[in-house]
Order: sequence, then C-alpha cells, then structure tokens
Amino acid sequence: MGHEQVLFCHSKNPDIKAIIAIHDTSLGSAMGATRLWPYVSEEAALKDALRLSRGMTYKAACANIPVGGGKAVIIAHPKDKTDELFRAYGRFIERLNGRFITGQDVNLTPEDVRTISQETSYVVGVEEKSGGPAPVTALGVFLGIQAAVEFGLLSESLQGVKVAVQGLGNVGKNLCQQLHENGAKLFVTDISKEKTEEVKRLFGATVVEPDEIYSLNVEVFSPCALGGIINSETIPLIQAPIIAGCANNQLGEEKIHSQMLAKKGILYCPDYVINAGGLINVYNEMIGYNEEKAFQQLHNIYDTLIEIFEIAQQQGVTTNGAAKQLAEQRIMMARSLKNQQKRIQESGVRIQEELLRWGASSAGRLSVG
Ligand SMILES: NC(=O)C1=CN([C@@H]2O[C@H](COP(=O)(O)OP(=O)(O)OC[C@H]3O[C@@H](n4cnc5c(N)ncnc54)[C@H](O)[C@@H]3O)[C@@H](O)[C@H]2O)C=CC1
Ligand SMILES: O=C(O)C(=O)Cc1c[nH]c2ccccc12
Repeated sequence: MGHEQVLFCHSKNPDIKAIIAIHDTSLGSAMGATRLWPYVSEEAALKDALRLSRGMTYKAACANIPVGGGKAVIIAHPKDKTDELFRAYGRFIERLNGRFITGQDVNLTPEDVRTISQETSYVVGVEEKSGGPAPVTALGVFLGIQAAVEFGLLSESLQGVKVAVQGLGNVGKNLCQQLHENGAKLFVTDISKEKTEEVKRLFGATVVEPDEIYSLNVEVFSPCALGGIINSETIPLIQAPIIAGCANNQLGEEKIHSQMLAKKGILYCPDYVINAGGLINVYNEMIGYNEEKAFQQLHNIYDTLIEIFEIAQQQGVTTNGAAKQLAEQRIMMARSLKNQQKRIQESGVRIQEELLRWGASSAGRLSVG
C-alpha cells in the first residue's frame, strides 16, 4: 500500500506489542489515533494498521488538512490495560520525534491517553479543549447523510427518513441525537442493552437485534461500530439505498465490495471522507482552536461527498474509487506546491547569502579605501 515506515514495537517488561504504521508524511507529520484490540494474530493487527493508516492519509487529503497518515494498534485485551503498558507505549511514540502524532481510538479512554502523554508530547485530544472528537465526528457524519439523501433520494429534508444505526458508542449516540432532532426515524442496535435502552428512551428509537440491522427496510444504513461489516454475507441483506456511517474500514475487501454495492445501486459514502470530523477537530486543537475554521472544514465534508458522487456517476466508477482518485490528486498537488515553496525559500536563502557576501566584500573595500 506504499507505506513509508512500519514499526513493530516490543517491550518485554511490561509485555507489550504494538504496531505503528506511517503511511505518508509528505504533507506533514502522520496523524492517527491508537486502537487497542485483542487481535487473533500479529498478521491481523498488521493488516488493520496498514489499512487504517492509509485511510488516514486519504482522510487528511480529502479534508484538505496538511498532515500525513498513520495509525497505531496495541495488541492486547482491554482487561489487560495497565498504566505501565501505556507508559511503555508512550516511550515508543516519543522516539519517533513527532513523525507520528496520536490520540484516543477504540478501547482507549481519555485517562489512558493522559498516561501515554506522561512519556510523550506527541499526543493530542488530551485536554479536550474542543470537547473531544466524537461529537464533531458525529456532526460530520450527519452532514454526510444529508449530502447522500439529497443526491440519492433527491430530498432536502431528513423528516421521516428512516435510518438504521449500528453501534451507539461515542459517535453513534451523538449521531442519533442529531438525526432525531432533524426528524429522522431511528432503528438502532448495540451489543450493550444499556446503550440501546438509553437511545430508545432519549430519541424514541426502535431497538433491533445486532444481526437484524442489515436487512431493515430503511433509507440509510449507518455503520458506527466495527470495520469489515460490509462484505459478501451482508451486502445481499442490505435494503437501504444509502450507506453512511463513521466506522473505519467498513468494506471487507475494498475493490470487490465497493463494486458489489455499486452494482446493487447502493450509494456508499467512503468512510474516510465522511468520518473526517475527528481528525479535523484534533488538528484544529493542535494548531490553536478556531471555531470558525473548524466549522468550515467540517462543512467541506458535505461538498466533498457531493463531488465524489458526481465523479462516480460521470465516470462510471465506484464512490470509493472516486474518493481515492480525489485524495491522490490532492496529495500530488499539495506535494508539488510544497516543493515549489521549498525551492522559492531556498532561492531566497541563496540571494540573501549573495547579498551578505557582496555586503562583506564591499564593506572590506570601503574600509581599505
Ligand atoms: N471517535 C471518533 O471521533 C472517530 C471514530 N471513528 C470510528 O468509528 C467507530 C466508532 O467509534 P466510537 O463511537 O468512538 O467507538 P465506541 O467504542 O465508543 O463505540 C462503538 C459501539 O459499537 C458497539 N458494538 C460493538 N460491536 C457491535 C456489534 N457487533 N453490533 C452492534 N454494536 C456493536 C459497542 O458496544 C459500542 O457501543 C470506530 O470504528 C472508530 O474507529 C472514526 C473516526 C473518528
Ligand atoms: O479518524 C481517525 O481514525 C482518527 O484517528 C482521528 C483522531 C481522533 N483522535 C486523534 C488523535 C490524534 C490523531 C488522530 C485522531
């Protein structure tokens, strides 16, 4: 997948295994939150890290943010989390000297991230100056759903639109609130009964079993739990004409399953485009939070998705293919702009050196004369 660097981190005491994948830093430091997961094998962990980090490069490019893509996974069971594990992990991050900047992803709490930050300063989203990334991610997904409903269903309103949400975690629950406030009818599922009951009570959602969520007769299916859930088994079940959710790596196999969706006439919102809100939020926090700027960048998710739908329609390619094309174009353009800037800067330095030399020699002549 064209990665720049992949690191296997192993410490014996405490016993920790992590993989840090840096996909591309041509536009800036690689950014990507850290996920902790009890992977069945190192190979499975590596595959996840490689795909997630490439997704981060595309995510930043589609969101027009000057950073690179990376992602890290810690191979562990959530029950085995300890402060020492996170501190050892933090030391691995520190050694990269800022080539990789990370934060909170699946199975990490804000406290865990604070523990990591005791050993490294290359962590963002700890102070939660802007309220944490999840509500902003949810807002981005909401805007993406609006774009897809407008493009795919030719409707400018979500009033009465039926949406099935899989996963009611930090993002899913916030998304349900937005959808409810805008008149959508919710169908939800989660493996936690506590969460489904809460969303039922708060937003009048209809609760279904986890395996029932795919086949509902709804307009939008919103995956907000795990990756890989759009695959050869689930696609035949999906009735919704639109898929738009926050989960990373939604497609089991990108090429095969995006083509299957297109053949079935399902409008798929590429995950790394629609879920960029979290990255937009932490990036703005890092450079000094400016609400107006962050809001503008977030609303670009809507325009970028419309552009992707149009490219896909005009060129007869999948929305996933169109997004990849757009991301790669933007990366190439940004790279050449950066190189141009560098050349201008270097020639500026050369001119300054010439002037200094000239100044010194003429000063010498003057003093002699
Ligand atoms: N938090 C953020 O800002 C961002 C999150 N994402 C991605 O979005 C997804 C969700 O993120 P969060 O809400 O932060 O995570 P979370 O861990 O808070 O929520 C996930 C929810 O899914 C539920 N779940 C797990 N397995 C399930 C199943 N088989 N069926 C139904 N529900 C199930 C869990 O019980 C949990 O409530 C992840 O894939 C994450 O990588 C992507 C971009 C940014
Ligand atoms: O969109 C993703 O998958 C992210 O990792 C976004 C994100 C959330 N919190 C962070 C902290 C540091 C770098 C990226 C993120």
